Amino acid sequence: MKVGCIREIKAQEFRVGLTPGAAQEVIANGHDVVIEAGAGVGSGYPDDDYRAVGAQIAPTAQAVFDLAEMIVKVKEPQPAERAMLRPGQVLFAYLHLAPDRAQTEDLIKSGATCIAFETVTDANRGLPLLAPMSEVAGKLAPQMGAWTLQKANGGRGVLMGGVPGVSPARVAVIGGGVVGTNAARVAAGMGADVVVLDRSVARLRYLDEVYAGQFRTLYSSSANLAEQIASADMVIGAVLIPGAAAPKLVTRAMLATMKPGAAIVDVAIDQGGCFETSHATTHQDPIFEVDGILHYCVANMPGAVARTSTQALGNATLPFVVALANKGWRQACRDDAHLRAGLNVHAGQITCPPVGEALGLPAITPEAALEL
Ligand SMILES: NC(=O)C1=CN([C@@H]2O[C@H](COP(=O)(O)OP(=O)(O)OC[C@H]3O[C@@H](n4cnc5c(N)ncnc54)[C@H](O)[C@@H]3O)[C@@H](O)[C@H]2O)C=CC1
Ligand SMILES: CC(=O)C(=O)O
Ligand SMILES: [Mg+2]
Repeated sequence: MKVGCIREIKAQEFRVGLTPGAAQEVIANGHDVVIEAGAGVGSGYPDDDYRAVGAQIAPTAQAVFDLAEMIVKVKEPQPAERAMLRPGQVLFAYLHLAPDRAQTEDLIKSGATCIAFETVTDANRGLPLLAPMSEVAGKLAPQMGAWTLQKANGGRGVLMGGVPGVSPARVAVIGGGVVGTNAARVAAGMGADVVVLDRSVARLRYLDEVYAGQFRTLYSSSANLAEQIASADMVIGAVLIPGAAAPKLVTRAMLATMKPGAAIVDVAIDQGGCFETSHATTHQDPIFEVDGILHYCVANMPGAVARTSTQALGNATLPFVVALANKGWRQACRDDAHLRAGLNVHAGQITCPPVGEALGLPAITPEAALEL
């Protein structure tokens, strides 16, 4: 198979879908790899590193789309990229379709087979292609929140760890999964007073067993949530219902109960965000204010640490890229129910029921897609 990888064009996105090491393994499996010129530069991989392992360098994204049977990239395809997809082509990337009707409609129209990293599953009920970026975004969240809290950025002017004689910042993390756990660990490490809220008692039990003494856990009832929001200097949004739009847990009215200048870091923004007042921002212009509360809502946080993120994402995606190249998407998805869960759009149909439900559009199951 000819596997292609293009340069990311989303604002300030420096990750790349295939490292030279990944390209080398794909080639070793008997395939051809074509990389857009400059695709790896933002992550520290010049074109020569790809040439050295036998990959072809193409001058433009269009050339890669024309040559490749499968496109591997990082972020959801932008409108110009969607226009280059063709029927029968495979796209393997983050898609986050539930909050993104325009992209979903374009992918339906394209006739391509679109497999989303974020809905691929594993045997432990985890999301193995989301987890590495959730680890990165979780670790970044308190860092970005601490910056947002600084007075010059409009924040409350509170230092995460406090100083002797002055209380530390209070941080509430909503959702104790991969993002939330990493965020809580880092915020606690910075000296903040941290509480993690989740709907899963089993998850809270696990967190309590492992992290007792570092941060507290609290069941995410409406009453507990309201109380924590009102007393927090920083609130980190880290909930997920796989494939679906994030539930809006914090309404605009609740902002009025918060401390003026408090910071919200809505990591769940790529699924639409869990604060009613959130909208996606970019690394170039990351924060905005609503009713005196600062919002940081960057939808591609890991792009800020592109080299770490590219390597971490590549480690997780490579076995799936090789399986898709070796077997073709249909057989690879037949053989592996976890990869099959990644099928989001095929041959003009939504193939991930939570996406259809979120957008009010018809959807078929991934199993049915295999028969089309
Ligand atoms: N902005 C960015 O750059 C990035 C965003 N993300 C996003 O962060 C979000 C979280 O991802 P992960 O931590 O990997 O997911 P996860 O599945 O590991 O954790 C989500 C947690 O939310 C909990 N939850 C669900 N409903 C809840 C509610 N009503 N109240 C409290 N907790 C609730 C679940 O029980 C689960 O523990 C996702 O939307 C993901 O796409 C991930 C990486 C980068
Ligand atoms: C998961 C995601 O949206 C990202 O890594 O950008
Ligand atoms: Mg996005």
